Amino acid sequence: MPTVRSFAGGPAQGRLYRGKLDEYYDLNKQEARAYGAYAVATTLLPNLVTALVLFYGGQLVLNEDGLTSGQLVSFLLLLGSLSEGFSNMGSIFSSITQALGAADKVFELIRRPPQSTPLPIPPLAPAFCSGKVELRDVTFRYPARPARPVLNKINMLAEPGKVVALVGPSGGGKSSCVALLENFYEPESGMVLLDGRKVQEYDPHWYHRHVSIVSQEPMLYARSIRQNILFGLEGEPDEPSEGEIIEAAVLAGAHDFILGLQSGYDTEVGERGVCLSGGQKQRIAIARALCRRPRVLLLDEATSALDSDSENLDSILVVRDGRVVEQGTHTELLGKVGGMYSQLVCKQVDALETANTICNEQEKS
Ligand SMILES: Nc1ncnc2c1ncn2[C@@H]1O[C@H](COP(=O)(O)OP(=O)(O)OP(=O)(O)O)[C@@H](O)[C@H]1O
Repeated sequence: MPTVRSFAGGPAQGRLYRGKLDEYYDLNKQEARAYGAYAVATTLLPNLVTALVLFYGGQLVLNEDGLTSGQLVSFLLLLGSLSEGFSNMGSIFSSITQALGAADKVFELIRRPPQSTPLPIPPLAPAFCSGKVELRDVTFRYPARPARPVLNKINMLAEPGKVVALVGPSGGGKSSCVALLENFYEPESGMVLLDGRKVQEYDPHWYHRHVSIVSQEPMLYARSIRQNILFGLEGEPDEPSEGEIIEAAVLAGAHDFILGLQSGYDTEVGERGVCLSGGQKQRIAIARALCRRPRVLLLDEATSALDSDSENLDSILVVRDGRVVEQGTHTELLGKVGGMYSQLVCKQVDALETANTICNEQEKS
């Protein structure tokens, strides 16, 4: 609704909706006609048969042509039971046909062969995870768009305890790297590794307890803030305590605003978190990820802003058109005159300086 209103899309959307309604109306009319014909046939035919039997049988009785009135009545009663039996068989047959149609779809889904590599038996679930993450010569294309490679022989290494950032223009392939690390897809060639083993070999439950993500558009569910932070851990043997939930919220910078809400951690966030601001949703998503005490934390950030924290990153990879075009620390990359990273930073500094100049001029005037 807000999008339709903001872009004055009411009339156009109305026309689209009207078109769909007309289609639906036409289909309903067809169905009504077919049903009418069926109803006429099923009510008219038995009555017609009864009338014919009465007429012909009555003649036989009146002419004393070997049929007594008792026999005619018995025949009519039996005919009634028989036609009821046939009509029941008809409705059972149509139910069976409907059920078979629906079952076809269900079995189609059940029998769909999985596209992912089968898990080894037993799947990996080591007692310790150091958190070394690596993409090795990874080439990848999305199944929905097989013609276009999204990642092209990409390499990335994040040692335990280190912070590695992927930066670069929109559509370069950063989120796709994250999706591969989450094991949502498998690479076409190359390997995605955690502690030197392919991520496909790990038990999925174990894996996602050690690798957490905060996605670009965090998804919250229509339940309380506490339940959203705990998501998936309720009833688990290591379900976090109230203290641990609060600790995660404090680390995510969410605790103060949560306490400011009327019901604190019990506040309902609404469908998809509509009762919260974008920033608040993101902080709750960060608390949800931290609550698991992951060894690897993936933060997929939509904004392109490089802030002062960039200086503190251990390694920065500039990703463009599915390739790593530059790699190094903030200082090293800034030193590459004409390099993509230094251009990105310069653009941002220019924008900031222009904004500062405008502000200063406004203050003076
Ligand atoms: N589910 C998908 N199916 C098909 N193509 C996709 C899908 N998701 C992303 N793409 C395509 O893959 C390419 C890389 O997208 P990706 O989201 O990895 O870029 P990004 O660098 O994270 O961009 P941004 O900085 O805007 O988040 C884009 O061209 C995009 O259109």
